[in-house]
Amino acid sequence: MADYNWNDRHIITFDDEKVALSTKDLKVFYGDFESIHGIDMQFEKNKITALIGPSGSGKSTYLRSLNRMNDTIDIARVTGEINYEGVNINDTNVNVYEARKCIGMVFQRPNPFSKSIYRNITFALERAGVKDKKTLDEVVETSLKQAALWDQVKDDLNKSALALSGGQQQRLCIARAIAVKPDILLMDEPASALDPISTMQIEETMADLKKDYTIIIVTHNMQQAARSSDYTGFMYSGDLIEYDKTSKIFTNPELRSTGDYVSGHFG
Ligand SMILES: Nc1ncnc2c1ncn2[C@@H]1O[C@H](COP(=O)(O)OP(=O)(O)OP(=O)(O)O)[C@@H](O)[C@H]1O
Repeated sequence: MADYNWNDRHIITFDDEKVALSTKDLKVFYGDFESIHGIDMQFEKNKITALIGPSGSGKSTYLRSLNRMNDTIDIARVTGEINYEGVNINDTNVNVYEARKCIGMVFQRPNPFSKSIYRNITFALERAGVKDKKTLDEVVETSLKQAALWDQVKDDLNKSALALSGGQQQRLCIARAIAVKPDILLMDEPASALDPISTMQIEETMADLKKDYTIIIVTHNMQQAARSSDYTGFMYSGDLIEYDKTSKIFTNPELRSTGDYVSGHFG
C-alpha cells in the first residue's frame, strides 16, 4: 500500500440550523475490539450523504449506530454522542423505538414481512394503535407514491409482498420505512442485491425522497455514490478520513488516499 498518512483528515461541518443529525466522538466496540474510533460527523438536512470505504472500514457499523441498531447486537457497545434535535439519542434514557420512528432504516436485502403489500405498510401504525381505515389508506397511498411503487401495485394491495420482484420489494421496504414519517432514512447498500434497472429506480426514488428526508447511504458502488449523493464520507479502518461535497471527493479530494480509493488505485 502507498505510504498514506492516516492521521490526515479533511472533514467539513455545517451551520447548526442545517444539521439533521451529528455524532461526536462516536466509538463502537464489539467486545474488546474497537471498530469505530471516535467519529465526529454532521449530516445536512434534505441531502443525500454517501459513506464509502473498503470492506471492513466500519461503514455499516457506523450507520447502524445512528438509529441504535447496534443495540440489537449483544457484544456491541456504543459510546459518544448521536445528536438529533438537541437530544443525545445514545443516552440510555432515550426510548429507542421512538428514536427509530424518526430515524428509519432500509437494509441491504429487501426484507418485507410475509404479509400483504398493504399490511407491510400499515403494520407499524396498526401496532401503534392507528385503526382508522381512511388514515391507513392514505398512508399506504402516500408512502407507495413516494417510493415510486404505487402505479405498479395499486390494484394488488392485498397480494403478498413476497410475490413482488426484488426491486419492487426494496421499494416496498422504503415505503414501509417512510410510512411512520421519519426525518432521516438510513440505507445500507439498498441496491446491492438488485439488477441495474432496479438500482436506477432506487436512485431516482432517493433523489425524489430528499425533498422530504435526509438520507444517509452506505454503498460499495462508486458510480452510485458519485451519481446520487450530495456529500461523501470516505472511511478507513474505523475512522472518517475525508468528508466533503461528492463533486469534490470524486474530482479533487484533499487527500491522496481518498483520490486513490475513488479512482480504484487504492493499495
Ligand atoms: N457483529 C459483529 N461482531 C464482531 N465484529 C463485527 C461485527 N460486525 C462488524 N464487525 C467488525 O467491525 C469492523 C467493521 O465492519 P463493518 O461491517 O461495519 O464494515 P463495512 O465497512 O460496512 O464492511 P463491508 O463493506 O464489508 O460491509 C470489521 O472489522 C468487522 O469484522
